[in-house]
Amino acid sequence: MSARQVTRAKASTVWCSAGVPSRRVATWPARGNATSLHGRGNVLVPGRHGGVLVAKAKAASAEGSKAGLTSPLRTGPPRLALPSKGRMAEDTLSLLKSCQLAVRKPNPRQYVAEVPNLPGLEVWFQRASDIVRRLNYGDVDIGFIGYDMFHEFADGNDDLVIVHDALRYGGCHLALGVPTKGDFASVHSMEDLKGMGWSKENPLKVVTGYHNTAKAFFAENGMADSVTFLAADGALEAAPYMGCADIILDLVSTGTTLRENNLREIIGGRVIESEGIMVASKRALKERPGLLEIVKQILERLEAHLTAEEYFYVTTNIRADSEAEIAKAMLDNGVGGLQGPTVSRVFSSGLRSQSLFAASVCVRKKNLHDVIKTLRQMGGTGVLVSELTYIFDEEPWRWTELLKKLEE
Ligand SMILES: Nc1ncnc2c1ncn2[C@@H]1O[C@H](COP(=O)(O)OP(=O)(O)OP(=O)(O)O)[C@@H](O)[C@H]1O
Ligand SMILES: O=P(O)(O)OC[C@H]1O[C@H](OP(=O)(O)OP(=O)(O)O)[C@H](O)[C@@H]1O
Ligand SMILES: [Mg+2]
Repeated sequence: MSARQVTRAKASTVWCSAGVPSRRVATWPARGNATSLHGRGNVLVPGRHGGVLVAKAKAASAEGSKAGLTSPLRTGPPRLALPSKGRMAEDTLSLLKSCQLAVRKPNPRQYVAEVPNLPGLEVWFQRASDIVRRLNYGDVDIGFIGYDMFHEFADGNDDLVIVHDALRYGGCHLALGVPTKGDFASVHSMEDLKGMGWSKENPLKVVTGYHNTAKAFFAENGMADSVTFLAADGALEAAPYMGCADIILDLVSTGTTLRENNLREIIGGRVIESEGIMVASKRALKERPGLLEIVKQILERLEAHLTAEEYFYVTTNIRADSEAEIAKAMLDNGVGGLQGPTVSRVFSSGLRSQSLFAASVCVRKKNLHDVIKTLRQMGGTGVLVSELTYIFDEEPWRWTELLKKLEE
């Protein structure tokens, strides 16, 4: 058995085998949704192959959504929430560090911290799903989360605005995972899945931590009344072969966990694309003293760093009669950089009929080799390639967009 095979469910999920009597087994879900057992937040549903899943139901709504809008604005300093653990935690901290916004945490078990370069800002570490809750409740003003969490828990909260939608980490997608064997062996698309004849009386059982997203997706696919959603917090890939669910809806990045558990994606079964995003409360941005300026600083640094990551700075020496001749040749060959090449005289010794110039230009990383080829064809020698740390634009377009959204 390989490392990615799911061998255990998380502590908050209890898997019961078929037929285990339980007095809490009261209701078969009458509708397409997971049914909560009163006061416990548990769901319990017979699986396709007779298994029974009892799981702690996740809050499946934009919980607390707009709560922050109806209550008075929290007093005190601006607050930023960051993921406290897991893959997003480390990547968020390393992104901030690359932007000269290193977080200082007095000790690893403490959940409050600070960013010395952003005085006055409180940093709170929270679980990814709780960051959205804290934003919804107005307990924090800004947060870094995966788009998947925003889509699931904040959809419908008009107060939240995505300040940056592409932080280039935490890349994954939410997709259906369907067994490669048994009844589903020939299911390769949503059409095949629908064609299996699911109905209100015989619903497709989907286990997921993304109930709102799942509900909307199946409704769009005309399956609103022929699907039942089951809840679980982790190791979802185990459910179909345990007999607790027919298929899963979960995050995929490399696809290894699906594969190792004999599941596959199907055509039309990709629900959303996700990556790290920065979210803020519009109301706090408008009303909390100092917050807008802090967000501008964070955004400027993020943009400067993320833009710089896409480029190399390339310098080459070229002989020509004038700067203008080189600039024209470069522009004619599509090597224009951000605003056009910089060409300057090199004061070298030696007598030559033509002068030596240094031409510098920012080049998209993916175009580097084509540009080097072009520069060589133009007579370029000694091509130097450097990494860039920041590219500060006049004013990031995302900042202008944010200001517009605040006026809406
Ligand atoms: N396999 C993955 N690849 C890339 N990003 C992922 C993956 N799984 C989750 N993510 C991103 O990380 C975020 C946090 O995931 P999750 O809540 O599962 O935490 P975790 O880091 O896995 O820790 P844990 O599940 O133990 O709480 C998700 O909302 C998603 O944006
Ligand atoms: O496509 P892959 O690269 O295999 O990644 C997908 C897996 O990653 C996440 O699980 P995670 O590792 O967060 O474990 P969890 O279920 O305990 O949250 C997700 O829930 C999948 O199970
Ligand atoms: Mg996880």
